Amino acid sequence: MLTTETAPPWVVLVPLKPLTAAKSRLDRPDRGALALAMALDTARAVLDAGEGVVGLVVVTDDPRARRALTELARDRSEIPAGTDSTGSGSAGGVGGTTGVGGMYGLTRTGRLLVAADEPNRGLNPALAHGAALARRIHPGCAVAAVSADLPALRPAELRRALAAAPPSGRGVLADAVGTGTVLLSAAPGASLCPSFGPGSFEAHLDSGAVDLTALLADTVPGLRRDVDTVADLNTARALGLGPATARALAADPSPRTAA
Ligand SMILES: Nc1nc2c(ncn2[C@@H]2O[C@H](COP(=O)(O)OP(=O)(O)OP(=O)(O)O)[C@@H](O)[C@H]2O)c(=O)[nH]1
Ligand SMILES: C=C(OP(=O)(O)O)C(=O)O
Repeated sequence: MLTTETAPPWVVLVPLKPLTAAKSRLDRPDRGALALAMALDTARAVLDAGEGVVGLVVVTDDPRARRALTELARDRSEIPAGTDSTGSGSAGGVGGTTGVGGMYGLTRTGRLLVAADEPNRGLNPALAHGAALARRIHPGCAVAAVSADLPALRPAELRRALAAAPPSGRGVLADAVGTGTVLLSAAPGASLCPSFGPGSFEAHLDSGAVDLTALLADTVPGLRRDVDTVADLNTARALGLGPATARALAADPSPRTAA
């Protein structure tokens, strides 16, 4: 169990491609809408994971995703007084699109920070940027990167995984297939060193991350079920989808092939 007495404060990092490019392996015409819905459900689960999670940093250049995530955070009352900085105001050190300390492209709504994709050189640099922002805003925090395609993630699963992460260095959790990474953690003071991409689980092990997979095994099925294909989506549906993805599928339920 993640407790504030023993656990470090966590900031969870979620990278998200522009929606027009996202989920290219998901053979459905509504893949962009589903990519957004899955990102919203992932974000919701992170924000619901409890007070041990002091921040959620989504790194994305997609304006629609930025708006929808901000709306989600607002709907959930993620707005302690003075911390909604979607405009030009300051937010506990970070504000609007011209943040304090030279940080640009930031939108903060309570615990949610949406950051522009810098340096715009792909997933791993985006995550390194998110980790640097997290450490700047929450000095001494632990960070954990998860993918934006976890529509069946439950808050309790994330809490369990964070509680299992090593207190120093890095930890890695394999996806359901066993070759990809669904969570990479870095304890306070440890660098995230993300190597996401094909074969990332082994790459993270090779670079010294501790394997959390056996420890967590089948206790975190939603966390391990990232959705790339229609088959993955059906598996996630069987586990139980978050509300945004369930709504998106209800709007267009048939797994049709893109025209
Ligand atoms: N910010 C950011 N996120 C990225 C980038 N590339 C991938 N991601 C995100 O990283 C996670 C895993 O990405 P991928 O598997 O490469 O892409 P995907 O859109 O999920 O699926 P495919 O298009 O089928 O590869 C998803 O949450 C993506 O949105 C990038 O260049 N910048
Ligand atoms: C990027 C990764 O996952 P996927 O391609 O399955 O989204 C990964 O596991 O490192």
